[in-house]
Amino acid sequence: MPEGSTPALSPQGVPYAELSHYINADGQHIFSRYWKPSGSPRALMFIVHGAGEHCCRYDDLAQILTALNFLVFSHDHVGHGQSEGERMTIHDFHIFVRDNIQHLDLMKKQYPDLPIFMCGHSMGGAIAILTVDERPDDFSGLILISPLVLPSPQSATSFKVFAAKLLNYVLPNLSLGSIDPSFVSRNKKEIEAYTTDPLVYHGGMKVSFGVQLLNATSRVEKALPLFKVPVLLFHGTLDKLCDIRGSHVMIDTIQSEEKTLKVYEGAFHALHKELPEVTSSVFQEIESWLQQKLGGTGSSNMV
Ligand SMILES: O=C1CC[C@@H](CCC(=O)N2CCC(COc3ccc(F)cc3Cl)CC2)N1
Repeated sequence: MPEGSTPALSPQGVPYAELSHYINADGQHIFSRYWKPSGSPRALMFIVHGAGEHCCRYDDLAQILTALNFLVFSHDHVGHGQSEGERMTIHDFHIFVRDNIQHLDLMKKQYPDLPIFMCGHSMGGAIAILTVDERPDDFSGLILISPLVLPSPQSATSFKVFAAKLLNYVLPNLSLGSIDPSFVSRNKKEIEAYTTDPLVYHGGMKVSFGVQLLNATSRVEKALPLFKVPVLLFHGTLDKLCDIRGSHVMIDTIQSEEKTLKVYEGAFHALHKELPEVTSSVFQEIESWLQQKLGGTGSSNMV
């Protein structure tokens, strides 16, 4: 180490020299993750996580995709997980999109000939929609698991929305309350995993963060009428964190020729971490949709 400089450490105290990462436009270390198939990859999948969580929560989905010979990549958004930045704090939602595009360009340079898909969950769905909106020609398809398109009246109550807009000028760091783990899933094991995960932020959502989420939903609504990329959408009817109405608005508004919405009766928010029958169905739907997009079975024994 050069004299006098201390190594950059992750929020958990790990030197970034030991972690895969990239440096974003603000000079912050962004923890990145890669799941590589055994054979040579036939496509890339960019996973985009939601508010307060982190990309290592997508290990199960990534395993399914590497078995299809996808190279899966993701990162922890600034202020999340093992990336730098004050926890769940952002002064402009576009920073998440900007960092996404930087990672996308890094991967395009390394794998210039592979088709690229994106999969976003919740707030990550809004980031994914806005990323594809900026780079429509870079993506062969978009998968959205209960995306944030419209604020949910249960979690973004009209009081919270009103308070967020008003208080943002006087008390931006005031807490709007934290995400209720029982809203995330009906699967008790998954609720436990979420609640005990040290890389998940369990603190309250700041007013200023809530305002950025509202900005995101209005940017998403403006982007939908011009959206042309194939979309596979999933939403649970009892989702209290992101209103299913947002997915109905999306599927009715986008111009994509190929667009599918799968509704799961009674399911909560994180469909990829829901009751086994829901999550296995979601993974099967994703697999067959991707196989159909890429043509052929693509399993590792194909020559
Ligand atoms: O597996 C997992 C674990 C975590 C979860 C993802 C969580 C996520 O990303 N959410 C859910 C909460 C939602 C709150 O929305 C608002 C709140 C106040 C406000 F003023 C305006 C809005 Cl819009 C934003 C999107 N999935």
